[in-house]
Amino acid sequence: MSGRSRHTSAILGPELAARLPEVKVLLVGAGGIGCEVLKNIVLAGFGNITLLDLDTIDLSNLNRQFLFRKKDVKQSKAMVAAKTASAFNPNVRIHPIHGNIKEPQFDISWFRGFDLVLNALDNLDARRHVNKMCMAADVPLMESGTAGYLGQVQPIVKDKSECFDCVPKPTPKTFPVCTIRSTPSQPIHCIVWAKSYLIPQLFGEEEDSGEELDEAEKQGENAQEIATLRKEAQAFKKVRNALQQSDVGSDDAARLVFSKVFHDDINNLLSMADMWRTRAKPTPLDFNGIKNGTFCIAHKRTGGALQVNGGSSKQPADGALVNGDTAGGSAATERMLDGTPSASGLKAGWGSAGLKDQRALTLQDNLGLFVSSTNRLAARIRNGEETISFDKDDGDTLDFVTAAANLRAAAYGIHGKSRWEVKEMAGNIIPAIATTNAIIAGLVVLQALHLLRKTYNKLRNVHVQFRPSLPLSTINLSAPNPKCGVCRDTYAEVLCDPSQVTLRQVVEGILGDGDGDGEDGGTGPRDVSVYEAQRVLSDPDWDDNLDRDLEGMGVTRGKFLSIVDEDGEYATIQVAIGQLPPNHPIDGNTLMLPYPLPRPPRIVKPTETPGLKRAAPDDEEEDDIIVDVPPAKRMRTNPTDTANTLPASVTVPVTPSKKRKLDEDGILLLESKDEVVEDDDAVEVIELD
Ligand SMILES: Nc1ncnc2c1ncn2[C@@H]1O[C@H](COP(=O)(O)OP(=O)(O)OP(=O)(O)O)[C@@H](O)[C@H]1O
Ligand SMILES: [Zn+2]
Repeated sequence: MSGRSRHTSAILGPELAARLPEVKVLLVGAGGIGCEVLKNIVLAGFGNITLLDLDTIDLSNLNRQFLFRKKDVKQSKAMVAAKTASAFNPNVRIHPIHGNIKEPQFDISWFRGFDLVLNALDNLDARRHVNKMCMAADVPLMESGTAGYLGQVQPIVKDKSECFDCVPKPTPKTFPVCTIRSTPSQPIHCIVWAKSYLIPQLFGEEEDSGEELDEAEKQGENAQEIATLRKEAQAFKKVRNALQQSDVGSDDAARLVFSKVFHDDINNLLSMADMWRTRAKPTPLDFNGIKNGTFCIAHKRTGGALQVNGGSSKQPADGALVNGDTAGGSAATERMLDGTPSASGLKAGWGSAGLKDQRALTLQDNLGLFVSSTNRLAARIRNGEETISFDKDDGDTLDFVTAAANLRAAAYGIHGKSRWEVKEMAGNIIPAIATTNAIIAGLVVLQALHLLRKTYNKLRNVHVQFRPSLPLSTINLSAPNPKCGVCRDTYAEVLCDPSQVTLRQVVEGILGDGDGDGEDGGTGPRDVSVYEAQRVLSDPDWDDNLDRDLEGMGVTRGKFLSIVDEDGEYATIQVAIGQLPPNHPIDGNTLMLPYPLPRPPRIVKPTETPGLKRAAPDDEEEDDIIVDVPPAKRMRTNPTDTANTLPASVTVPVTPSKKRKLDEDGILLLESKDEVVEDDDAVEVIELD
């Protein structure tokens, strides 16, 4: 035995130590936790590691993702991490993959090729995907996450423990749509508006909302509201065009955007007198006035006139601090809203390049930043970037959101935020702590060793907590939740050519034609509904799609068909679509069914609300609970509508994909607290008005 493995062998025991070089492990994510886990498993002697990450290295990763150096910035995380860590132990093979774990080629057959999967991800969507794939492929999964000083490791073994989806995840903060669109009262409302509304409108996917509005009009929606939406859509089209055509070096397009959103739109809102009966009116902003320092905001809320720009001679009487920490009455010096550094500004690092992100920005600063970032984003679009969405690590979008949010805040008499604070709030960032990642990564490997030894009774959910007297807590694994829509389903895989196989062939093939008692498996024909993710493809009263081919309906490799028993007698069958083997004869069968056919367990008929069927599996739309603020569940507008849309009742003039984007960003905009939200017991509606 080499000196290198002598200690590990003594600790692990010769049998496990001898197995480790052959264990096939998949590590998903090469970020904060991933780098630590990779180092641990390489040094422990895991010999066959596949490392997958979709991202490239960012400068901001270097403080904790220690396998990367400055020269590696912009390179693939998986590739660089594999290269660096390979040098730690010559006996390991690391196969890096630069890709998204949700890509179709990483299908069930691919997952089955691993003995163990380790998640080191940062978002709920990917975590839920890997969880489902591991349940389908019956591969043990070690789930982990950190948030600042907190962290957790969750071993997941099919049928033996809860899966990641057995316990519903907390849903995000939601803001009523009117708060975001018309009546913000906190900086976060302005940040959400800039990030989730303004950026998509200006730089997101261009959509023709005309048809949608025509349709809404036909359906008898409020004509005045539709006219307003139409006007708004046209106005945005105009500024988008201007952005696409603006000359290099000209500020005209930025000025147009500014006039629309900070002047005209606010004037429009002011014309709705009812809205301002009980709340302070916003003030339309004046581009030139801010630029030359003569602009003044009169705040109804505070009664005083607020000199927002134009020197320190006129101190505001009260109220709004355009930027800075507080708007407290005693902080008079902080209300220097012109270009002069205030006392707190100096404290916050004015003039110090290192802390420039943390300094308070004046209205003039924000205007400058707004113009320059709008110009930079417009130039990117002109240079061929199709769409731009907010990314906290994309400086142009961060500048834009900072400036736009602060300008809006100023118009509404709300104090602004520094670029640093906006990054934290808009990116839902909880600062990563390298030590927490390291502790969690160590625990991941310790738990993984129990899994490999199959000493399941030793597996524990472990939490790192902020309690010096008890920094680690362990909890025994719980049994799977019998109602879990992921791990309690029965999984099967069909190999097929989706362009040649119909939905009927798959469904009837999987159910089989026996009575379910034979050794061929199956349950025999029965009434079922079929879903792909959120979409209903057929039900007992609607068979239009049954004779369509799978490809035509977008059901291709890597997707699942959920076959749900109408009578609730059997568990749901999840049929994974795989590809025919490479050596499959050209004239061979285009559909290969599993043998024996799946036989889902009989279940006690659930006592559900009459008329409401089992919800379609909801596997797409959420984000991380630990690290990110998770996006909201989709609202139910019409129980039969499973299309990927938000309800027509949301008055934001956003078309489906933009609405989806709002979903993904973790915020569901509700018009009122009475809005019905799917799975509403899990949704906390925070009323801000
Ligand atoms: N669907 C996915 N497929 C593959 N890798 C993913 C997927 N989703 C997230 N990841 C990767 O998981 C890793 C998570 O690491 P971490 O939480 O440290 O995030 P980060 O992006 O590196 O850092 P931060 O978000 O703090 O700037 C990232 O490297 C990210 O690229
Ligand atoms: Zn489960």
